[in-house]
Amino acid sequence: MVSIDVRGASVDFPIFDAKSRSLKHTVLGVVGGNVAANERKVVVIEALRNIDLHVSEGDRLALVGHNGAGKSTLLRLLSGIYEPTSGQALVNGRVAPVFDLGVGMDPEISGLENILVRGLFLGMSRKQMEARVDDIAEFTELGNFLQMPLRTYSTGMRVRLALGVVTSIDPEILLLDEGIGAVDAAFLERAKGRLKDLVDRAGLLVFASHSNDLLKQLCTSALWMEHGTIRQQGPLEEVLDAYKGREHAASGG
Ligand SMILES: Nc1ncnc2c1ncn2[C@@H]1O[C@H](COP(=O)(O)OP(=O)(O)OP(=O)(O)O)[C@@H](O)[C@H]1O
Repeated sequence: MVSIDVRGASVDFPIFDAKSRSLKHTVLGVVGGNVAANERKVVVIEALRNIDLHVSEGDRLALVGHNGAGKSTLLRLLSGIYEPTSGQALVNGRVAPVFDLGVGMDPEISGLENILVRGLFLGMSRKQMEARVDDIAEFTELGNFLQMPLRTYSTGMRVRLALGVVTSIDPEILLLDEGIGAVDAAFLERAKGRLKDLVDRAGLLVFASHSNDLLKQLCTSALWMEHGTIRQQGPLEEVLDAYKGREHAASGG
């Protein structure tokens, strides 16, 4: 059974070149984490504070919240990129982190070779990727360009390639950051079916996004984050409504 268990986890980023003296005059901004000084008087950004979270097999959890609320930091904590400053994050299962579509791509090798490399990076075996390469190639519609080095591709062409690979994997735990929503609308429409199949195959999904449309298509529950803490957790619609109401009030609308 795949699962995620986060207990009292905090993540601080020490900022060694910030002046702690001037902090006395700092107030909590609307966006961002909390800025404080630790016991050694080093200024830190408290990106996550005392997070308790349990996610079980079958859960499709949306992460929502203002800019700098801590969504990406939480995803990076779950993927093992960040260690908690205190508390713990126990992750049981093979994690596929899909944060930046371009990560793990090599500009000097061909599109086809990149399909293989990116698949390995996401936890697939060479054999599995070789079996999928034709399907991915067809989806990208890149034709002969797949033989060309990646550096010759336009941004949109790179996104096609990356989305083709990402949607072909079999993840146990799928961690998605919103970048995936930031692609050309017509192609995203084509990719949505594949994205939905990918999420169906995954044992567990955590998806950080500002796009309610995408969240509604892929998630069933939600976690609303605010300044590094959990503001509300529950069924997707309920949390999105509460979050929307709050944003509306904050903008004076
Ligand atoms: N590498 C880093 N070094 C220092 N501070 C960081 C770093 N990464 C994130 N932060 C800070 O941690 C806080 C949480 O950032 P995070 O990227 O997790 O927010 P987010 O909810 O994903 O925001 P957004 O919706 O804008 O992407 C912010 O205050 C940010 O300034």
